[in-house]
Amino acid sequence: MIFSNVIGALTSDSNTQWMALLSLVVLGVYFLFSDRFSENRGRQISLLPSITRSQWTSLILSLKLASFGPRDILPYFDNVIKKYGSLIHLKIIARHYIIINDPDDIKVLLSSVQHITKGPDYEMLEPWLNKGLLTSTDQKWHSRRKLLTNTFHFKILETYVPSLNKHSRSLVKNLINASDNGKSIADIDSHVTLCALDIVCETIMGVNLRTQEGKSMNYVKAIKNVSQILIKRIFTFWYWNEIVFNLSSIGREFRKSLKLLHDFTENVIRERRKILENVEQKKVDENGKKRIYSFLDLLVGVSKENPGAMTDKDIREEVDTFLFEGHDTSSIAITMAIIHLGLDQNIQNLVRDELYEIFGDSDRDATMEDLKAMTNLERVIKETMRLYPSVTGITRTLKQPLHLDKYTIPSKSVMVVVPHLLHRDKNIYPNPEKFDPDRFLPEQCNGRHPYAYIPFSAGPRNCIGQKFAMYQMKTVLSTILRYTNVETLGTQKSIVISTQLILRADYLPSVKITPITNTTRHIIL
Ligand code: HEM
Repeated sequence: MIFSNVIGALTSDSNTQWMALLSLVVLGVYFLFSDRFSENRGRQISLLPSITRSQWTSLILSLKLASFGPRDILPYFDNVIKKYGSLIHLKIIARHYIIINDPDDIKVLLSSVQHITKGPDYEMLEPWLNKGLLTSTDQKWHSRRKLLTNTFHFKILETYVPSLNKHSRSLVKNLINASDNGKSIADIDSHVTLCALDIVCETIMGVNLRTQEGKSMNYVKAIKNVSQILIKRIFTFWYWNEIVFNLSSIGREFRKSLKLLHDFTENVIRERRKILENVEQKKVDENGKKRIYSFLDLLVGVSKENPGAMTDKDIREEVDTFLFEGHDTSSIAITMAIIHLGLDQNIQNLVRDELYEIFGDSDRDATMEDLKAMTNLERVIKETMRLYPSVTGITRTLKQPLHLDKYTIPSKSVMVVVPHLLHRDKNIYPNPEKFDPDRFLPEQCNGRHPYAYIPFSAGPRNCIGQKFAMYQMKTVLSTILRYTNVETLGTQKSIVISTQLILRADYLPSVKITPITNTTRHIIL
């Protein structure tokens, strides 16, 4: 079965067949002899619990993973962890991967300031994101992180709140229109994605692209395409080879979508430059204090003052990175929260009661203070991200050995943390499949390991946009619940997820959106 899938994949694209076979031979030779070059490393690896003890089992696993579709990956590793425990080694061709699922081990890795280099899978993102904040390492990462951290300062986030409200209202209006005559909505995720894209474009990029009005659909499609192809490439070892990948049909498809993505970002940068050309960028604010710039304004400002320090390519890599990370991750979380709110009317009512306490009958926009006061909603969001962490896997390549409690992992190994598996560990979260926001009541969080919940990762390479994301998710969800009742026409079990770089929903039950009486008129654009 595995072999026939592999042969099928190879022969489906005749142009690349011979390149793939050649590459397989080269990889095979490397695979057989690679470990003999470093005995010490080999010895340390041999002490680890492993599912690929022999070259043969490693080859079988490499072929098996290559035959996987995006839906097979998480269940497979879920079984592996359940069967073999919280640290497991596997070798794919010549790479040694170590999956860790114990919060103590995860803490050692993620809190380290040394182990900040991402795994080899991130190299495959480089044709798209180049060496932006997500993919870069060492000095470049340090200086970029320092430069960009301030652009998520709470003073900047506060200026985004009107825009969060505006686009959330547009989403509600679109959902109500889509539910005209009691119709249910089968593609709630598409609506949410466009809203999240509008938000990130207008806030951190300063450009209103009006994707919710039907523009830029090609960008959204291209992102999905590229993420699907990238996950296929990551798990299919012969596509690791640049030449084989570039010659393959998925490689060609990838380049086509990539062009679209880069054209889109270049347009965003051009639009913002145009706006900034006519405005003087003041260095101090009205109180005479050093002004904090928003994301794209800062990058454009630095490039104007010192073109050598920030080239057009540098700007584009960050804009590509933040556009992708900034909308796709939060839209899956918002979507899953809507689905679960619609599955449990009691939880939904608890959140709505809280919103009523905050807003009463008022139609006013949410303020930063309001958003902070939405603690019931925050628990719903946290529980959603426990069950459906948008980033399913976090990897690091070790440049030095990593000393865990029981084992020393040799350098060059690739460490893998899978929040999706960690968050479903029944020893940490009893009855893990149950959606229960009370798990995040303060008394229930007390005593839980701080690295047992890592939807935004943790340590120096944690998510730079997590506060932004929380405000964004709260504004969107609270606006939906203030004006509509949500009913999910299905069950939690019917949800089908897959991993395609980030978590995606392959199947979602439909959602029925009913305006709450007399409030439709309030949805004002
Ligand atoms: C629910 C929403 C979000 C989730 C769950 C999330 C999750 C994560 C995770 C797990 C990482 C670490 C990835 C890794 O180590 O491979 C990360 C990094 C990152 N995120 Fe987010 N993210 C979200 C929203 C955002 C937003 C809104 C932005 C920007 C506006 C953003 C920008 C970034 C960037 C640039 C990085 C790389 C940071 C670095 O390496 O220094 N994310 N995010």
